[in-house]
Amino acid sequence: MSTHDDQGLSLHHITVRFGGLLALDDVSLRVPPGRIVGIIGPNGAGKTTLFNVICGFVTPQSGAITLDGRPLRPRPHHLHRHGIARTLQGVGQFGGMTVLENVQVGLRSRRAKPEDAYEALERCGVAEHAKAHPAELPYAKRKRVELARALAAKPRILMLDEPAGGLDPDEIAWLADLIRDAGTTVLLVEHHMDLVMSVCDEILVLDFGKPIALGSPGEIRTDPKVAEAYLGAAA
Ligand SMILES: Nc1ncnc2c1ncn2[C@@H]1O[C@H](COP(=O)(O)OP(=O)(O)OP(=O)(O)O)[C@@H](O)[C@H]1O
Repeated sequence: MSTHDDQGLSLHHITVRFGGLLALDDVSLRVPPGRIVGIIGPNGAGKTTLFNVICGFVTPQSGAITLDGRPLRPRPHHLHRHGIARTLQGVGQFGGMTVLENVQVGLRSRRAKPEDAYEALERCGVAEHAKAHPAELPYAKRKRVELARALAAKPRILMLDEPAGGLDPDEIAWLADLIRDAGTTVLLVEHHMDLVMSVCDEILVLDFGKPIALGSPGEIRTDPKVAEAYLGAAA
């Protein structure tokens, strides 16, 4: 029986090794419905690997994932069945399709209707480009199309992988509003600290695969272990 406490996505003691490299070392995280949770850490800390575990691209050596208390054995092509959508680093769109068609690809969720694709483009401010091909658009617009593709499926969990990469401050401010108003659970991997600190309810900090801190933006900002991890990475 599931209880209020196990609603949402939970990672339990996830460990991933690539040969001799410990990419994730006993990582646990609870993501309750509606929360915006950031995952940060220096380069190589294991952030993308954690996303890949949730999406089923990487199988952990040990640990488990649960969704609303039930075991989740994720497979990349079945994520929509669980209401999970992910944007990719960069833009990753199909060149042979229009912007609208690219967004329709994200609509396999049972909860989504065909008109949701256009609505998601409108929400992301790129509906006027519906008939264009992604390659004709500037980078920032293509990133908006990528967000629309994920949002169109009306996911209950939206996973954003470095959405601010390559964007200017105005675009990042727009992105921050979109994330805050997403009305869904958000998992955010991002290097742009101001964005993470301004939108997240809770932040998990990884360093060399180990969880070194978990807390509110205020707690993370003043945590000496976090400062040390970033200073070490900069040295
Ligand atoms: N498929 C793989 N095979 C071998 N090693 C891998 C593989 N994927 C990731 N790694 C290694 O695992 C560690 C964690 O990598 P990961 O990409 O998850 O870090 P990250 O925190 O996302 O880094 P970045 O901020 O640079 O994107 C790194 O040392 C990386 O080289």
